[in-house]
Amino acid sequence: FFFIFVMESEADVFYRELPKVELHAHLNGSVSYQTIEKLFSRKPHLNIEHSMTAIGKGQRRTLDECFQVFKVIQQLVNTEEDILMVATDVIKEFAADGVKYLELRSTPREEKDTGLTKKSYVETCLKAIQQCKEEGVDIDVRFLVAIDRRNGTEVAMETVKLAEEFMLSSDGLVVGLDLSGDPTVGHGKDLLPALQRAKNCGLKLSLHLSEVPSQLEESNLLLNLPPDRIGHGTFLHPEVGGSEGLVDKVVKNNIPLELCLTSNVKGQTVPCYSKHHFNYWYQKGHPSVICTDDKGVFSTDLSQEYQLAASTFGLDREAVWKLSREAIDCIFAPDTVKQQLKQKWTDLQPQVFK
Ligand SMILES: CNc1ncnc2c1ncn2[C@@H]1O[C@H](COP(=O)(O)O)[C@@H](O)[C@H]1O
Ligand SMILES: [Zn+2]
Repeated sequence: FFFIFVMESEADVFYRELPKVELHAHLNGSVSYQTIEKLFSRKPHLNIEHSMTAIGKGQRRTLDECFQVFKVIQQLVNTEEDILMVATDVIKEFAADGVKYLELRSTPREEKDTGLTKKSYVETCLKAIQQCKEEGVDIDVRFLVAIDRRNGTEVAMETVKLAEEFMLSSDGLVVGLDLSGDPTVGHGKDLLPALQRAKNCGLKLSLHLSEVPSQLEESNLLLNLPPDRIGHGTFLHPEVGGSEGLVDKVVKNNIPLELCLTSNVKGQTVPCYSKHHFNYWYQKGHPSVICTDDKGVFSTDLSQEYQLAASTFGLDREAVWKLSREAIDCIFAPDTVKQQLKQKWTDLQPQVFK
């Protein structure tokens, strides 16, 4: 093994200045090299190295190995203080990368040793959002409560109840629910009652769907809800073992896809950038939003992901602009926020195309 620790390259100025919307970012997967350093110094006894918390340039892991990485990071982030720092840093890093609207998602955890509860976990994430707002960081941040599918039916239902409480009490910060976790563990059918309840109470649903092959039955069940957005959807279309039926459901319900190029290439569910399913959906004119998934773990940022999409699929600057602007229609915050963001894009356009 050899490892490169910092981000290997930086996107061109156009992509960095491009105003962007980030809709698929897992908090603990988004922790930067610099923040990991600070966590190390807080917990020297843990004996963890950078090579265990990020996947550098040219490296790949199996998806299974990626999930080991999350376990290591979660060991490093186990107090309210850690969560506050991590969330604050992640928000500021997205803002510095030109992200104007961010939906951050995270799985509430309890840690008996440190007194962390699922409720205080979410409260601390919201506190970070609030503090950044008070400091005037130029980014609108919302939160999705995540269900880790490996924890099963009961935990899923508890998580929905928690999300519901926060949706009602957080002044619009908690807008929805995410379903994520190792896609090879558990079955979506066991989570349907929880997801249905979430939908009925007004939480928006973003579900990881067909991230790995051979999940036609599960994807079909989950698409019947239907979700408000889809994470990855890598194996939905017929060319990769999905089906026309699944594609039809996605198209008829106009469900946007959150597409994460580097995540899929480094996690080896997609063989190379040029074979990424972005092309399939983009060619169809279907709403497709470029996202990072786990910018820390996969050593990337949203500017780089836009640049990669552009260079791989031959998008000119106008097409890239349209892509970032159309992402606004896919956010979970209300229409008034969409209008504000569109105005922001209009105001920034001359500067970006100077
Ligand atoms: C690579 N593709 C992926 N597929 C599925 N779930 C993923 C994921 N990347 C991240 N997560 C989910 O996000 C958690 C880490 O952030 P939080 O502790 O929630 O903030 C992981 O444990 C996993 O449940
Ligand atoms: Zn994800």
